[in-house]
Amino acid sequence: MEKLIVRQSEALHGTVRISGAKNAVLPILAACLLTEEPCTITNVPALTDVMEMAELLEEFGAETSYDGLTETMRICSETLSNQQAAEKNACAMRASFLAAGPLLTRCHQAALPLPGGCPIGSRPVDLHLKGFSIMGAVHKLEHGVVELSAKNGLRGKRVYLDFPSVGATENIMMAATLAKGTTTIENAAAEPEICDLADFLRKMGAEITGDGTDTIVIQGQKRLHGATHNVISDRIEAGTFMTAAAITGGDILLEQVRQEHLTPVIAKLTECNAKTEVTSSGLRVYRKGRLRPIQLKTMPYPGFPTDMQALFMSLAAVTKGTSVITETVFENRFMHAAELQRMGADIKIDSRSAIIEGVDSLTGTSVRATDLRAGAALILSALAARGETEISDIYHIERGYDRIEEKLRALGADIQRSKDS
Ligand SMILES: CC(=O)N[C@H]1[C@@H](OP(=O)(O)OP(=O)(O)OC[C@H]2O[C@@H](n3ccc(=O)[nH]c3=O)[C@H](O)[C@@H]2O)O[C@H](CO)[C@@H](O)[C@@H]1O
Ligand SMILES: C=C(OP(=O)(O)O)C(=O)O
Repeated sequence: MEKLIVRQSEALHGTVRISGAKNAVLPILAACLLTEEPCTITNVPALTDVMEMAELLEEFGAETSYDGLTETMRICSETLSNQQAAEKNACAMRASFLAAGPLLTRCHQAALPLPGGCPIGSRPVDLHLKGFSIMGAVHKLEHGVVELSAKNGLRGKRVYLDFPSVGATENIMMAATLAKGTTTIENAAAEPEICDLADFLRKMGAEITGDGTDTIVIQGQKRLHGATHNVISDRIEAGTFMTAAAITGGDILLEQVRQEHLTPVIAKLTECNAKTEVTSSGLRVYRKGRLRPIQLKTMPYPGFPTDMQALFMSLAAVTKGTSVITETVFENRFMHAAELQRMGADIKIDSRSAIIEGVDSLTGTSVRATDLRAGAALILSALAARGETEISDIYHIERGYDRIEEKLRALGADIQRSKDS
């Protein structure tokens, strides 16, 4: 098993190009199942989740090809000979379940294992299923596989989500594009990745309004056609490098970022005493003075993203004073706290809140990436910790960061990959 070896590093300096967003490209790839015509997606990051998603589409009969140099994926779902996913790819990632909506609406049936993804809570799919059932589908769960069918196709309806779930909004929105009539999703998620998916669907001929608000209206079409789309940049990868600049007292220019997607992250970094500046070539993030403690609560967009929570805990761990971080989106997303404690962090978990007393410095040791963002948080802590940190289970990190060591090394970080002896 490969590991990352990270040593305390000088302040990071330089320029980094932010890749396409994992959480945008995965639903967009699933949406390619909605048409028999070819689609071309650009700014596709080379992530294991992306490759698993391509394999999943191939299981259904789609043809895919990826050119790493141009970061372009081509998908043609002309014939979908199979609507049943095997366990391997589906269980590896959460986004596998996003194939359900497209398959159900186009082929009137789908069978998908309950999805995997980051182990950060129970992560049910009841809201996805509630939407499909209101639209006329029936489902049963057998041997861990959700079997869905809608013999006469789906019908547009009003679907109220009890929580603005990102995945449920995406799945129902895709299903609605080929349903008969109008679907209205109420209490919908408003994340930028939902808008990017809606933009792609509109290019395919879908009629969608209201994405980016809590009410999305979709007018079903008889068919969709092929389209070309450039994926938005990854706001969580951007936030990770911004936090890296803050924790090391560095000065980084981020290229290809959408600053408007980073409002909560910029606000909290500013409260921590990091500075951000929009320049003609990108977003500059730097810190000169001491870090200040933070109070933050994760919320659906435009609130502070849960995917940035672990990274801010790393920052708080070395910030003098008391910080409080409250996680409201996932019920079990503090597993990184135990790993940070191994590095000397002073963190107490009280139900959904973490109370962090900043220490003067952390010390390197062997730690485990318990999930994707936990792994990235450990890298940042290791950059600021005395000595050497060995991070295992880095496959989690590879699910969502494209060449993270290469990008960090170019900024001056001391980070290497090693094989376990
Ligand atoms: C591939 C992808 O885009 N992943 C993102 C997506 O995950 P994902 O789409 O899984 O997240 P959701 O917004 O659906 O989940 C939010 C909350 O709703 C709950 N829930 C969700 C669906 C459901 O049917 N029933 C239910 O109870 C979840 O358990 C969780 O507590 O949004 C999350 C919240 O911004 C991010 O952390 C993930 O990075
Ligand atoms: C939780 C995440 O991903 P997933 O939903 O794919 O597990 C994440 O990107 O931080």
